[in-house]
Amino acid sequence: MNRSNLTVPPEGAPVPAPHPDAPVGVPLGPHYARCFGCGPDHPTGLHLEAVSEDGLGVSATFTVGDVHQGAPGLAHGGVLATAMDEALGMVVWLLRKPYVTGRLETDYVLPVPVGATLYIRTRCTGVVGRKAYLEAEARMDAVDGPVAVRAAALFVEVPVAHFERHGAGTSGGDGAATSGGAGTSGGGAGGVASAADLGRRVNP
Ligand SMILES: CCCCCCCCCC(=O)SCCNC(=O)CCNC(=O)[C@H](O)C(C)(C)COP(=O)(O)OP(=O)(O)OC[C@H]1O[C@@H](n2cnc3c(N)ncnc32)[C@H](O)[C@@H]1OP(=O)(O)O
Repeated sequence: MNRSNLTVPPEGAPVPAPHPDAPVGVPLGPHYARCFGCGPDHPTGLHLEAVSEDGLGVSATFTVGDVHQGAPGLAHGGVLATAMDEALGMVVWLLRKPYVTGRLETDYVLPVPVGATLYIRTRCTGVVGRKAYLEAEARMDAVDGPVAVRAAALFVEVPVAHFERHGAGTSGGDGAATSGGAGTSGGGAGGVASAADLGRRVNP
C-alpha cells in the first residue's frame, strides 16, 4: 500500500495505552443511532457492527447491500471508504476524546460484490499532539479472507464545541439517537444523542 507521510506517524510516536474506561472484548454498539456508518435507525446505512479487541483495536463487519452499489452488483468505492472511516472512528472513540477525520487514504484491492461481508480490523499506530494516526484492513467474507480494502487515516482531536458549533440542532431532535447507545447494548463505547451528550461522554 502506498501511504503518504501524512498518515504515517513520525518515528518514535507513542501508541497510547488503552483508556481505563475503554471496553475490551465486547460489542461497541452504535455511537449514534442515525449514524450512516453504524446507526441501526438509518434505513440505508452500513449498519457496521464492531467489537473492541483490546481497548485500542477494533474488529468490525459490514455486509454490502443493494443500496450500496456503484457498478451493478458491486459496492461503491465511496461506500467502502465510509466503512473504513467508520471503523477507524471507532478506534479514536475508544480514546475517549473527540476526533474527526482529517485525511483518509484508501486502497481498493479487490472488487466487492453485493452480499459480501467485509471483516475490518483497525488500530491506532501513534498519537502526536492532536493528531492520531490509524490504519485499517478489510478482508472479504472471512477474518482470514483476501484483503479487499486497505486504509490509513489521520484523525484530528477537536474540542466538543466543534460538534456544538457545526452540528447543533441536527442531531437527535426526534430522540432517534437514544435507542442505540452502546451503553444499552453490551457495555460498549456509549451512544450519544447530541453534542452535549458527547461533552459528557468525554468529560464525565
Ligand atoms: C459523535 C462522535 C463522532 C464520531 C464520528 C465517527 C464518524 C467517522 C469520522 C468522520 O467521518 S468525522 C467527519 C469528517 N471530518 C470532518 O468533518 C472534519 C472537517 N475538518 C475540520 O474540521 C478541520 O479541518 C480539522 C479539525 C480536521 C483541522 O482543523 P483545525 O483548525 O482544528 O486544525 P489545524 O488545521 O490547525 O490542524 C491541526 C494539525 O492537523 C494537521 N491536519 C489537519 N488537517 C489535515 C489533513 N487533512 N491532512 C493532513 N494533516 C492535517 C495540521 O497540519 C496540523 O498539524 P500540526 O499540528 O503538525 O501543525
